[in-house]
Parts: sequence; structure tokens; C-alpha cells
Amino acid sequence: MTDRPKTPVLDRVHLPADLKRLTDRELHQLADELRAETISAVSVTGGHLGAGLGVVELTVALHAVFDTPRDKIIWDVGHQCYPHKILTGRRDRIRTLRTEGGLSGFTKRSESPYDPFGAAHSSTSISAALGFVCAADLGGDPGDAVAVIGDGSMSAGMAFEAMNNAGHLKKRLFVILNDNEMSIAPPVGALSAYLSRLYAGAPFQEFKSAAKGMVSLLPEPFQEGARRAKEMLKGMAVGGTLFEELGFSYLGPIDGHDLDQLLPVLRTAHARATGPMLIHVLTKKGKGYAPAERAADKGHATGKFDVLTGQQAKAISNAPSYTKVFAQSLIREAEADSRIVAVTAAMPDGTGLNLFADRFPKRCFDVGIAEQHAVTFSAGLAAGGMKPFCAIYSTFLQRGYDQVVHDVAIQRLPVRFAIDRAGLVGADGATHAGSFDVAFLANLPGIVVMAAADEAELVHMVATAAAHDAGPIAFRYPRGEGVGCEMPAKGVPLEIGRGRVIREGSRVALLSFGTRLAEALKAAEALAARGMTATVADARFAKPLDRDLILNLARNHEALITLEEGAVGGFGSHVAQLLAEEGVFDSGLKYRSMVLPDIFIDQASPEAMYRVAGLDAARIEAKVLDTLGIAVVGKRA
Ligand SMILES: Cc1ncc(C[n+]2csc(CCOP(=O)(O)OP(=O)(O)O)c2C)c(N)n1
Ligand SMILES: CC(=O)[C@@H](O)[C@H](O)COP(=O)(O)O
Ligand SMILES: [Mg+2]
Repeated sequence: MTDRPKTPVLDRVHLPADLKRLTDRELHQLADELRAETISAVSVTGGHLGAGLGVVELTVALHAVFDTPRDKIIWDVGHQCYPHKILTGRRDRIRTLRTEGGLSGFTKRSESPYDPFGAAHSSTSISAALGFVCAADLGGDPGDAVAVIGDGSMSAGMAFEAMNNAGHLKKRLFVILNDNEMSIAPPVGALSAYLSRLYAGAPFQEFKSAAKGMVSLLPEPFQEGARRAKEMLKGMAVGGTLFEELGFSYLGPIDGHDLDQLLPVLRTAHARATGPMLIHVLTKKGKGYAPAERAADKGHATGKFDVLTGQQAKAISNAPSYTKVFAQSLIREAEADSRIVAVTAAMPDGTGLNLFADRFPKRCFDVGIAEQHAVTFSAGLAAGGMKPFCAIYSTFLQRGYDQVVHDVAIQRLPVRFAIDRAGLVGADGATHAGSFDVAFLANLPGIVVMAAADEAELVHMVATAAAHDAGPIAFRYPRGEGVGCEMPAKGVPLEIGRGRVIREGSRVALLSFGTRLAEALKAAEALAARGMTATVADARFAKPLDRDLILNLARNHEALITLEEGAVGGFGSHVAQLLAEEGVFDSGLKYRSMVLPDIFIDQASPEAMYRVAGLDAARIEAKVLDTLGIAVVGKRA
């Protein structure tokens, strides 16, 4: 079904101020229409569906009660913000979500004044909201701040650091805990179990806040209506919830799909709160759309789909994904070595470790959204004699950097970092780009840093990492499919610090680190058509560098150009350092380093993003010609 849903009430809402003119009955209808519009929009764009469907009523209630954008609603992660975007003046562009030139899939300050704080990485909302509150106190932007944070994101250290600080500062601050008992995968950990205990038993029998006095703050009609909300038996039995112990008033849990609970609770909280308050809202991920509710990830992320059937458009697959190749290779290594264990920070499916967990349940650890802990936990595992593979997306490893330095590298512990989503990732945009890992890892003494040029190389790099006990080792690989190359029956450990020449030429050498190799080879073909032969080499290692290979290429070619899917400061910078130290520039080598440009590139297809970055075959060819001082005739693609 491609028809747009009928949305008479939503059609009257252009900005949140319009909600103030609606009756509560109309707000109910608005929520239904907003849900239908969200489903319809995501069916044509793909994207994060389940989280948004779970907060439709909450979005309506928050905008109905608070005065946005003066009051700031800060959506944690931001993957649930599509209904918010529809209500805040972006409905006309909602079918451009996550596409080139379109709306971001997350909140973004540059996009709207209703997005007071950008996100996409989790667990930042409470810190940011507290910052807004303190700024307002000091004469900055006035208004309330409301952090909406999911149960998965609440388990991260940052959220607790913020709660700790907020409880101490005692300022009026709202934290809405959106508890849908889901992360991307089912949530893990003691906090999740604790939240379940908070509403164990029959849900919503009687409402009584463990934050004593809160009920008495409620207007009479609500006190009666609140009987349907659940009594905080457990919390009261232990003398208060964890959140109260941290200095928050706790209100809930309430049914986050029932506007008759949400509206009065938020109105009362808004009218009466004086200090930090946590409102515990129970929701369902994927709510109101059966295919999402049925999905194992509750519709967390989806491709384009048919609204009637929920059937997703299938991409034609030519090769296995790097993620799957990593997982299968690791399983093979682990079958031969019982010391191999694996660690993921809430991304078992995304990293492929769900497959490892199926095969070795006791040797796989999902630590929740806790990258810092994942790294130090892996360090502990290594110190204890295991061979941990810590599989984290490049962008999320940024959060564990001090742990990589302090807990892993300085102690020379053999943690194996499997860095997925290296390079530009497409629709998730700049927040998820894996741009910096080579720069922030390759400068660490004693670490080995590899990048796979294709999926066969990845198999060998997993074997290399498994065999390497001398210290930390990292290997990076991109999102998506491999190149469809022939696969080795078994991974063979690579010689550490040894690259390979793929194609011999004479005038120029292209030295690639990672999967730009395919583009380098295409560029070499194009150059050959111009009568110029190029050597193409795969560096494999950014640390340690293959000095012999690099110096040979430098001394035997007029020009040397390095290529990588990373920011300045990475592979090319290390090569430049080597060439400078060895005095190769003194003899007139023309050296260029092709890296990601010094900008954050917005969402588009990965191919389009690499075009913007100037790292496709056409730009490589142009760079060669430019470096050699050869004029280009005709237009480039
Ligand atoms: C630091 C960080 N690690 C991992 C992720 C990937 N991630 C995005 S959403 C999500 C689950 C969040 O769960 P929750 O906060 O409960 O929100 P829900 O999707 O259930 O609404 C994860 C793990 C991330 N965005 N940021
Ligand atoms: C919101 C978030 O951080 C994740 O859901 C992310 O979008 C997953 O990306 P992949 O699709 O690459 O696993
Ligand atoms: Mg959740």
C-alpha cells in the first residue's frame, strides 16, 4: 500500500504550538495519525522504525505539555525522533529521512530549533539536559530540559555519571526513562533486571509513587485516574528506588501508550517539580505496527517495506558481508582455540557476534551499551589468560579510547579489536562514520593496526589476530558486502608489518590501506588506458609500517600516493613521517596522501559519500594526473 494515511488532525499541526489548541480527545487522534504517518514515511525511506513507534504518545504528550523549543526535549540516541520531526515543522521533508540532502535520521541542531542537542551515540541526554538547566540558571537560554532516555541507554556509564551530578545539583530537571525492555537486542544486565522488578507483577494496578508526596501533588481527578498505574511495591519495600537514592523524585511506572496517564503526570510534574525528577514510562518498541512488534529487534531498523505486509525490499547480494565473514572466521579460530572469547557492547547482531554466541554461548559476552567497560573488561580477560576479540564499531570505540590507551596498550595486553563499520557508513551519516580509528590507534606504542582490503584478507587478519599474543592488535573493515573475491578455506596468519604488491607499474605507485584497493585498481586501469602504468600495493598494516615496501615504492616511482578510508593523522601521516625521516623527499619524490576530508560528511549512499570525500576511482586518477602535472582533458564523472 503506498497511499498516504488520512490525517485530518495532524494536518492542522504545523508546529508544537498547534497542539496547545487541541483537546485531549484530539490529542488521542493525533497520536494515531502520527503513528500512521511515521509508518508511511519509513516505508519509503527505511530507517529506525521501532523506537519511534514506541514513543508516539510520549512525543505528543511532551509537546502538548512543555513549551518547545523554549523547553528542550533531548532525545537520547535520537533514533526515536521521527514522530518529533513530524510535529516540529519537518513533515514536508519526512520522506527524505537518511538520504542525501534530506533530513538526518537523528536529532541535529543545524536542522531545527526543536533539536536543541544532536545525538546518535547513546546515553548523552541527561548530561546535556543538565548542562541546559545550569546554563539557564546562569542567565543562558531559559526553559526546562527534558531528557528522554531508553532502558538500554540508561545502562551506560555516562547516564549514571549524569544522574550522580544531577542528584547532587538538585536542579529542576526531567528525565523520562522510556523503558521498552529492549535495546537493539534484548537488554542485558543487572539494571535491566532491576527495572523489570520495578514493575513486576500485575502491571498498573494502582499508582503510588515511591517519591512520597508526589501523588499528593497530583490534581484530584488524576489521583483517581492514577489507580490504574502500577504500585511501586518493590521500590517501596527496599525504601526507595535506585533513582531516589541518587536524589531524583521517582514517578511511575506509567503506561507510555496511555495519554490519559501521560498527560496528567507530565502536567503535574511540569507544574510542580522543583528538583530532578525521573518519570518511568513503560512502552513497547514497534508499538502499533504488527510486523515491527513481531520482529526480534522490534523493528529497530528496517529497509523500505510494504506497509500492508511489512515485507521489506530485498537487496541483491553479490558477496557475504564483512561482518559475517568476521564472525565465521572467528568461530573457526575459536573451534581450534578454547582461549578465544568475544565481547560486544550491545551490538551482537551488528557485529555478527550473535553467530559466535550461538556456537559458544559461554565464551561470548554482551556487556550492554558500555564501550568503555567492554574495552577494560577485555583487558581483564587478556590479563587473565584469554584471547579476547573486542568487536566494536569504529565510531563507538571512540568512547573507549582512554581504556584502549591506559588499560590495554600501556600494559601491552593482547586484546584483539575487531573494528566494524570502518570508513563511511551511509544513511547513519557523520555520527556513525568510522573515520578516526586509524589516527587514534596507530599512534599508540606497541599496537598492531591492520585494514582488510577485501573479505579474504579479513579472514587472514582474524587468524593473524588470533595468533598474535605480543600485545594489542586491531583490524578494521567496512559496513556492507565484500567484493566477491575467492575465499580462502582457512585463515593464514600474515607476517606482521608486511604489505603486498598487487599490480606492477612504473611511474606512479598507489599504496592503499583498506578497501579503497578496489578503487585504486580501477584508477590504475584508467591510467593504463592513458598509457601510464601504475603500481598498486596493499599496505595491510598502518602499524608497524612495511618500511621496505614503502621505501621501495618511493625510490622507484616518480610519485607515491597513499589511500585510506580515514581522517588525516592515520596511515598516510605515518607514511609521510617515515619518508621524511628517511630523507626520501629530499630526492624529489612527489608524495600525496588521500584521506577523508576535514569535514563531517552528511548522510548519503556510501558511494556518494566517497565521491564527496574524493576517494573514488575517478578522483584517484585525477590526483595522479595532477600530481604528475598532466593536464586533464574532458570532464570527470
Ligand atoms: C555509544 C553507543 N553504543 C551503541 C549504540 C548503538 N545503539 C543505537 S540504539 C541502541 C539501543 C538503545 O536502546 P534503548 O536506549 O533502550 O532505546 P530503544 O531503541 O529501545 O528505544 C544501540 C545499542 C549507540 N547508538 N551508541
Ligand atoms: C542508532 C544506532 O546507533 C544503530 O541502530 C545504528 O544505526 C546501527 O547501524 P548498522 O545498521 O550499521 O548496524
Ligand atoms: Mg529500550
